[in-house]
Amino acid sequence: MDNLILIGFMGCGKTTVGQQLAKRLSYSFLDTDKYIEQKLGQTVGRIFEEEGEEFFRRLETETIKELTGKLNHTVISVGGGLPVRPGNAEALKKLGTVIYLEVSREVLAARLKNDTTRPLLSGKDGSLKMELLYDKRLPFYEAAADIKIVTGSKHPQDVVNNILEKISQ
Ligand SMILES: Nc1ncnc2c1ncn2[C@@H]1O[C@H](COP(=O)(O)OP(=O)(O)O)[C@@H](O)[C@H]1O
Ligand SMILES: O=C(O)C1=C[C@@H](OP(=O)(O)O)[C@@H](O)[C@H](O)C1
Ligand SMILES: [Mg+2]
Repeated sequence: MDNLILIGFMGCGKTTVGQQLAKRLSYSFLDTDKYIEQKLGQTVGRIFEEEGEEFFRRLETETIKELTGKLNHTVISVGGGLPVRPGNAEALKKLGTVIYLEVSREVLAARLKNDTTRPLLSGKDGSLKMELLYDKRLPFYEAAADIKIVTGSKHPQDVVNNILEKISQ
């Protein structure tokens, strides 16, 4: 199987680190947000706007089902909310080793303050929404993870090195 799955809060670096990790390992790379966007021909923002969050969550669950048993030597970066929905965390474990990229609220707030692509944080109360969601989700990430990487404000390549060290242990 040998798939690696990156989970964690929006902005923790799943997509950025995942791409670089895949390159280092000569693995394929798949991002569930991109997969869904390509399947529907619409951005995640547009899907939330037109169909609502619940519709997007169903697509995420469907995506894991579609991928199970089909991937090998692949780094999979998933959307930040995916491990929260009942059943998804268990399904991810069947897909490969689950790696949680932990990052503080402060680093995230700085990274995401001008972001316009994450519908759950849009609007004037973006930072408050982030704080509330962060606390709510933390236990789900902790429970879903096989491995936790404390990323702090490390450069993506250093996060990749940390992951490689941990999985070789
Ligand atoms: N380790 C890092 N250090 C600094 N900036 C980062 C790091 N990882 C990601 N970023 C930046 O933060 C933003 C969100 O990263 P992204 O990989 O899209 O996160 P995620 O997929 O977890 O939401 C991007 O602008 C990206 O360039
Ligand atoms: O945390 C979430 O609920 C979401 C995270 C996003 O992905 P990233 O974690 O890659 O930003 C994307 O799936 C969508 O905007 C919802
Ligand atoms: Mg991402």
